[in-house]
Parts: sequence; C-alpha cells; structure tokens
Amino acid sequence: MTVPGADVVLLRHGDIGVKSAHVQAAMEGHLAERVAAMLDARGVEGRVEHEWGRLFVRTDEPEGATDAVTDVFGVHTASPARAVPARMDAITDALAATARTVYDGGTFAVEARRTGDHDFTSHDVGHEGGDAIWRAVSDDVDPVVDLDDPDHRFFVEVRDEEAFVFVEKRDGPGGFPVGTQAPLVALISGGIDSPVAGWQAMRRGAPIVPLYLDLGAYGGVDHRERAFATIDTLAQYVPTQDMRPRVVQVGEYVDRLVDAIDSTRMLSYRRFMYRIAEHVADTVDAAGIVTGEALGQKSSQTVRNLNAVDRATRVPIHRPLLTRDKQEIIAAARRIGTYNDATIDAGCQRVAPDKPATRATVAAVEAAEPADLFEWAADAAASVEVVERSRTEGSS
Ligand SMILES: Nc1ncnc2c1ncn2[C@@H]1O[C@H](COP(=O)(O)OP(=O)(O)OP(=O)(O)O)[C@@H](O)[C@H]1O
Repeated sequence: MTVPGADVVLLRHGDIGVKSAHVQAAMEGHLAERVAAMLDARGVEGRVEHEWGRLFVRTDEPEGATDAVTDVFGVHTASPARAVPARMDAITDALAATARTVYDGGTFAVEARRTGDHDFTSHDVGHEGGDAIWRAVSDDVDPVVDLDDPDHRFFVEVRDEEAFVFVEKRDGPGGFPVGTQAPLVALISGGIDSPVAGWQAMRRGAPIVPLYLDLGAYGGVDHRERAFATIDTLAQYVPTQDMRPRVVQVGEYVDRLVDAIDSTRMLSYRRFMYRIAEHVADTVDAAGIVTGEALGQKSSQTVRNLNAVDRATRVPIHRPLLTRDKQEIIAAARRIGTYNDATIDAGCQRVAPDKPATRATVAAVEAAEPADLFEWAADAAASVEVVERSRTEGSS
C-alpha cells in the first residue's frame, strides 16, 4: 500500500553497485534514461532525478510510476514514498499519517537510515518515529514493537535536506539496463522457454533481435502468432528497443530435412537454424545467439548433442536456461507475462523423428545431413523479413 501523500518513487539498483565508480556512473545514467522512457511509454507523468547510488522519480502518480519502474531492467527494488524536509517533526508527522492509513494491528518497527549532517541520528529517528506511530494508532489497535520480525515496517531514509518515508520495497527485475551489452539474436519460437531466455538476456543488458523461423505447414498461423504475441510482451519491457520480429521462411527446407534424415534430423535442423541466426546476427551486428534450450529437456539438448550442434556456427550460442527445471521456467514465464501466449500447442514436435539420437557425434550428424545444408541456411536467411508490429518498434 502506498503511503498517503506519496510524491516520489525511490529506485535501487543491485549489480550496478559492484562496478567501478566510472562504470557505475555511466550505468546509472543509462538506467535513468530507461526509466524515463518507460514512464513515457506507459503514459505516467514523472521526473527522473539521479544522485550517486540512487534514482528518484518525482511524480503525482506513485502507483503507476512504481508499476512502470519495476519493469525496467536494472531496477532491483522500488518504493513509493513521501518526501518531507529532513526535520524530526516532519518525519514523525509523516510516519504518524502513514500509520493511520496502513496499520491494522500486529507488530511494527521503524527502520531508519541517514546520510548527511543532521542534529539527530538514525537511532533517534527509530525511537521518536516509533513513539509517533504508537501515539497515532494506539486508540484503535494495540501496537507492539518487534524489531526482528515485524508485521509492519516503516522505513525512513534521510538524505541531506530530505527524508523519505515508505512502507514497501517492490521487486524489479534487477540486472543491468538494456543496451549496456551488445545485441544478441534471440531465437524465439513462442514456446514457454525461448521468451524467458530472451528476457533473461535483456535483463543482463543485452538488447535482443527476435528471430522466428516460420515452419510453414509444420507450424501454421497459430505458431507464428504465439511467437509474435510473446515478442510483443517482451517488447513492453524495452520500449526504446526495436523488437520487430525477424522472420525467415523455412517450411520447404524442413520438408527436405524430414525426407533426408532420420535419427539426427533435429540436430541438423538446429544446425540449420543456428546458421540462419548467424547470418541475421551479421546483418544486425549482434555478437551471439540466445536460445531457450535447457540441458536434457529434449533429446536434442543432451550434452553430447549440444556439442554436435554448436559446431555449426562460429557465433557463440547463449542458453540462459541451461540448468533450469521446467517448473522454474514456467514460473518465470508466468511472472514475465509470456506464459499464456506460449501455451498454444504447435511446431517442432511434428518435425522430430520417432527415435531421435541422444549421443550424436559431429561426424555422424555431418555424415547424415545434406552437404549443402549451410547453403540452404544462407538462401533462407537472404529473404529475412522484418514484421511491423504496432507495439514493437522502438523509439530510438
Ligand atoms: N520456429 C522457431 N523459431 C525460432 N526459434 C526456434 C524455433 N524452434 C526452435 N527454436 C529455438 O530452439 C530452441 C529449442 O527448440 P525447441 O524445439 O525445444 O523449442 P520449443 O519447445 O518449440 O519452444 P521453447 O524452447 O521456446 O519452449 C528454442 O528454445 C528456440 O530458442
């Protein structure tokens, strides 16, 4: 619940803080820009201020602003807060007003931090603030202080001329602001896994260029639409990025693979797929490929098979979900918002052979696949199409 009179949102970052001073300063600048862009994209009024180690959004819409900023990569937590002058009477008044609104019984604690010169300590703030809260609510409830595990936490942060009163720290995605790493081509099939993998890459700062391979008769309109729907959802996290899907038609090539190869078919299909991604990466100056593969999840994802398929490309393949269980990935997809889009059943299952190889060698895969497989990939990639979507075209 937002504190009454909230007029600012405090933003904290996480991993940015372990960087050297000049990198941290640059990343905080990036973060401030991303926060401003997100507010703009969500239609929330707010002015972003940046001080060393901390960002603030001054706003008349603290709820909307908090919702928006907790979707920005790089934001670890955010707190809608009320700013008051850094005087004890102003702080205790704000705490009392907040307690009257949010305190519905149980135990409480005041947690105070302070930087700057003041004629009181953070211990004083805790003590006098606790008294003020007690007086504010003791007619209605029986307030009890518990500093270890309270039901209600009242936070006060005193910074120089101002003090901020708040009651919650809402989680953001953490990580780094998008754009602080080179781009990656993300192979997005629209299943449950690949959108989560793309999101994870963005969370660590790498913009993604979404690439969808249209399987023609093996996929269908639903398959394509679910991929686009997940990309639209991902695009909402990065309003400044160009998230238009890149689409390559591969149906006729898959037909040929199904006719030509049996047990190692999926592995050659992956090699073909990575090669297409490599071509796209070259055209957009991306420095790697992201997939939603997880160790052992499918026959094509055994350690040996991953080794065999990786040899097809000189571009590194990043697999953020490599060690995740399916249930963890599903939970992440639900949090991110891509789960529902991804549950339409379609696609690769129809390409897979009845008895897929699980311990393939590079030599065996190469021996079974058409000699010109990589030329097919080059031909297919040459007709890559950029699909215009109303919500996915970035503003910078
Ligand atoms: N049609 C496609 N377009 C783009 N990428 C694809 C496509 N099919 C597969 N991939 C990529 O290959 C990875 C492994 O393929 P797999 O067959 O396991 O995907 P899936 O089960 O259809 O979807 P997901 O892995 O997203 O749940 C995917 O995570 C994705 O990165």
